[in-house]
Amino acid sequence: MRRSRQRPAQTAPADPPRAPGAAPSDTGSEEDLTAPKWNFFNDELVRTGLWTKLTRMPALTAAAAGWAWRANRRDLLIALGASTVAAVLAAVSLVSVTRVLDALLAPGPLADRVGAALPAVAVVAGVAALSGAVRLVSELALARLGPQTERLVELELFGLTTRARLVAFDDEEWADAMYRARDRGVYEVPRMVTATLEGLAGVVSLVSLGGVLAVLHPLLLLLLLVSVVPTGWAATRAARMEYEAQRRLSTGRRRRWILGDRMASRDSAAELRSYTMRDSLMADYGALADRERETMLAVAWSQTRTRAVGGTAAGAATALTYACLGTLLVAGMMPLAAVGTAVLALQRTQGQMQSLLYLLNRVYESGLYFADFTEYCALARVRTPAAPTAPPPARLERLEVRDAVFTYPSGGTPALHGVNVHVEKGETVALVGENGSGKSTLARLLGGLYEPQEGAVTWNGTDFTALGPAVRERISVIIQDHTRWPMTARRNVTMAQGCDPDRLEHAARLSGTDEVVAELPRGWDTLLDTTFASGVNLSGGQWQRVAGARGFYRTADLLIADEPTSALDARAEARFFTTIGEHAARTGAAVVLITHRMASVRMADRIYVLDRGRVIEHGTHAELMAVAGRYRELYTLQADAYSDPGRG
Ligand SMILES: Nc1ncnc2c1ncn2[C@@H]1O[C@H](COP(=O)(O)OP(=O)(O)OP(=O)(O)O)[C@@H](O)[C@H]1O
Repeated sequence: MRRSRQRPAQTAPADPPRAPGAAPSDTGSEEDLTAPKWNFFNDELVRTGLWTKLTRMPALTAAAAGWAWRANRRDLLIALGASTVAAVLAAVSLVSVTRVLDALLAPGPLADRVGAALPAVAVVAGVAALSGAVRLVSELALARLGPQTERLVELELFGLTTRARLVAFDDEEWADAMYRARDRGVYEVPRMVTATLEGLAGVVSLVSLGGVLAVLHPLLLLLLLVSVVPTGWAATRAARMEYEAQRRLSTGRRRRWILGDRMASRDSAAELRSYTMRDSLMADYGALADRERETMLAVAWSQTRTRAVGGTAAGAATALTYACLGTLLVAGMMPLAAVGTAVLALQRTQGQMQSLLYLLNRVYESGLYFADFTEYCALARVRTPAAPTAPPPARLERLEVRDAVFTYPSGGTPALHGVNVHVEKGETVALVGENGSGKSTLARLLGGLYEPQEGAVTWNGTDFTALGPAVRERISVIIQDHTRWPMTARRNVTMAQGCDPDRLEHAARLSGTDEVVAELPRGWDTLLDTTFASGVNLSGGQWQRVAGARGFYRTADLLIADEPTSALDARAEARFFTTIGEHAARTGAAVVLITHRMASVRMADRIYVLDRGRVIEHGTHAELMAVAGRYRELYTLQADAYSDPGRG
C-alpha cells in the first residue's frame, strides 16, 4: 500500500499516461526513487549553511593541495605563484588608475593634463598586458592539474580495488561505497582541486582589492559587504534549490541511466527483442525523463524568482553605495579621482566576491564526494590482505582445509560448516553435491580467494593468511563464471604471464582451444570482443575452452577446475576429462575437480560429497558406491538416465 504524504508541488509531476496496451510502468514509486542511500550527500548539502561550509574549507583546501602536490607540484606552484602575481597586478592597476584620474582632473590646459597622465596610462596598459599573460599561465597550470589529478585518483581507486580481498565484492556496504566513489568521487576530486586553487586565487585578489579600498577610505569596505550580501544570498539559495532537486532526482536518474544502459547494451539486446520489451522500457524511460524535466523546470523558475529578489536588493545596495560615495565627495572627504577609482574597485570586488561564493559552493559540493572517495579508500585498505609473515610457499606437498566455517558478508547460514578436506601432491580430488551445497565456496577457499572465519587452510602446514597472495601464484583456477576478457585470444589464455609458445600450444590442445583458434580470422591475435571493429564473438562452449586453456597454461602445483565442461559438447567434454589427467601427470600438479558429471569423477583419488555446507561422505568411487549414501544416489540417477529403458 502506498503511504500518502505531502510533497512539494514542483516535485510531483504526474506520471505520463501510458499508451494503450503498454505494459505497466516499472519506474518505481516516488518513495523508491528517493531511497536514502542515493541521497547521502545531497541531504547534507541541503542542511549545510554558509558558516559550516566556511569552517570546512581549511581541511578541504589542505586535501586538495595534497592531491595537486602529488599530481604535479610544479604546476601547483605555478598556479599559486601566478594567482599571487595577478592579485598584486590588480592592486597596481587600480593605483595607476587613480594617478591617471588625478592627472586628468588637475587644473591646467588639457594637453598638459593628458601629457601628465601618459606615464600612468602606460603603467595601466602594461599591467593589463602582463595580467593577461599571468592569467594565461595560471589557467594553463590549472588545466594541466585537472587531468593529472584525475589520473592519480583513478589509479588509487583501481589500485586499492584490485588489491582488496575477493570477499569484499560480496559486501553490500563496500559495493555501495565503491559505486559512489567510482560514479562521482573520482571525477569530483579534480574538480575540487581546480575550484580550490581558483578560490585561493580569488581570496588573494580580494585581499589586494580590499587593501586598495581601505586605503581610499575604510568605509568603502563596509559598503562593499552591504552590496554583495543580497547577491550572495540569492546565489546560495539558488544553489541550494539545485541541490534539493538533485536529491529528489538522484535515484530516478540512476534508474534511468541503468535503463538506458540496458537499451543500448549488446548483452541485453537479444532478450529485449525476443520479449518485445521495447515499448515498456521506453515508457519507463520516458516517465523518468518527464519527472526529471518537470522538476528541473520548476527549479529554474524558483531560481529566477530568487535571483530577481536578490538582484533588486543588490541594486538598492549599490544605489546606497553610490549615495555614500557622493556624500564623501561633496563633504570633501574623498577627492574625485579617488571616488572614480573606488567605483572601479567596488565593481571588481563585487564580481570577485560573487565568483568566490560560487567557488565556495563548488568546493564544498565536490568535497562531499571527495569524502565519499576517501571513505571508500579507507574501506578498501581495511579489506586489503595483510603482508605475508611466512616465506614464499614451496612446492605443494599437502593442502588442507581444517574445520573451516565460512559465511558470506550478507550473513545468513554459513555456506561451509566445519569442513575438513585435504589434497596431496599429484592427487585428483573431486567435490560433488547438489546446487548450493558449497562446492564453489570450498574451491575458493582452496584457491586462496576466500579466508574462513573459523578453522584454517594450510599449504604444507603453513596458514594461507601467513603466506599472503604469493600462494595464489602456485594455484590455477578454472572459474565457473569465467571472465570474457575483451582482449586477444592469446592474452585470454596467457593472461599476465607473458607468452611461452610451447605452453600455449599444450594448453590449447588440452582444452580444445586449438580448434577454436584455427577458425579465427587472425588466429591468436584475434580480438575477442565484437564491440570493437576487428573483434569476433565466441560461443559459450568456445569461451569455456578458452577458460580451460587459461587454467592449463599457468604453471601451478594445484589446478582447481570448477564446472569446467558445463558448456562443452560431448566430444569436447570427453577430451577435457581425459587430458586433465594427462596434464596432471605431465606437470605433477594436484587437481581439484568440481562437476555434476558423475562419470567424470570416478577416477578421482578421493571424492568429497557436500550437502548444505558440510562434507557428508568421502572416499573413492568404489568405497562410496559400496554404501547407500548420497553419492550412490546421485551417481545411479545419472547412470539410469543413460541406460536403455528397453533393457530394464
Ligand atoms: N556471493 C554470495 N553471497 C552470499 N551467498 C552466497 C554467495 N555465493 C554463494 N552463496 C550461497 O552459498 C551457498 C553455497 O554456494 P556455492 O556457490 O558454493 O554452491 P555450489 O555447490 O557451488 O552450487 P552450484 O552447484 O549451483 O554451483 C549457497 O547457499 C549460495 O546461495
